[in-house]
Amino acid sequence: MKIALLGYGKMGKVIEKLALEKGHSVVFKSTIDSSEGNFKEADVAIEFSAPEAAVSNISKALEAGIPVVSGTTGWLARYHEMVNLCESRNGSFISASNFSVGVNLFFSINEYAAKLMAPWKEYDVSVEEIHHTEKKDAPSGTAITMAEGILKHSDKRDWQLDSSDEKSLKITAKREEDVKGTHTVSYNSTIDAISLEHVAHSRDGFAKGAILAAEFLKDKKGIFTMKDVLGIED
Ligand SMILES: NC(=O)C1=CN([C@@H]2O[C@H](COP(=O)(O)OP(=O)(O)OC[C@H]3O[C@@H](n4cnc5c(N)ncnc54)[C@H](OP(=O)(O)O)[C@@H]3O)[C@@H](O)[C@H]2O)C=CC1
Ligand SMILES: O=C(O)C1=N[C@H](C(=O)O)C[C@H](O)C1
Repeated sequence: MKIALLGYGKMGKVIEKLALEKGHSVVFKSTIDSSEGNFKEADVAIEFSAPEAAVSNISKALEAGIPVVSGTTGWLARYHEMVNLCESRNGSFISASNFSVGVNLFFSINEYAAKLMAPWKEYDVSVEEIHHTEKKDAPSGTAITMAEGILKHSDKRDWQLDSSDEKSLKITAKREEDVKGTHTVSYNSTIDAISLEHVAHSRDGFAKGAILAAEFLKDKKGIFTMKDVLGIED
């Protein structure tokens, strides 16, 4: 598989290493103000850049007829624009807040727990995420996906960052040196507490999942999710 890397920072570099180990090649890579290689030659584009760059990167690939796997977070208010563009071009697109297998299993565990806890009103639910200090967006895309999973089964009205409003699901975002990504959902009562946590030890899980998604998407048309890639039922 010939890969274009749109964004060649921390994630782009890990994806390149693991993709080459798997026998794929990288035919194009771009950063803020540089690019090298031949974009049109790519079978698939893997996009990990920045909130302000995602729409332009994804559009460029869809307009060139290249399937796109996008992991960038913090731009999803414009997700539907990219879905419309993909459909109008009969293209292929997967966006996910987190590509690791473990987190995608954790998303299902999170929803199951939320459903189980729903009748037990003495427990108050909250979400915490911790990431490295270079992260641009808060809360993390993964924390938002977790919050959306909880809201399907909860009386809470919405999620809010650092909210003290009881009607909102509180997300706390912490920034600490070199943390790859830790997500915790907590159910607290006056009597006890239940916590579910996913800890990423490295970026390899995100990169491996993005490569799996690219292999899945390469010869398909349409809009898919990581659940489609991993065969996880809703
Ligand atoms: N879905 C998932 O599983 C995961 C998602 N992410 C998300 O992926 C994104 C990238 O993460 P990460 O690799 O750690 O970030 P980095 O900052 O390390 O790398 C970002 C890359 O994008 C480029 N870039 C930044 N701004 C622009 C711009 N305006 N136009 C074009 N290119 C730009 C940077 O260029 P330059 O090198 O010149 O600075 C760099 O090459 C983030 O949104 C992060 O939240 C991260 C991990 C997992
Ligand atoms: O910026 C990161 O590093 C990460 N971003 C993603 C997110 O916002 O959820 C995924 C992962 O947690 C790492």
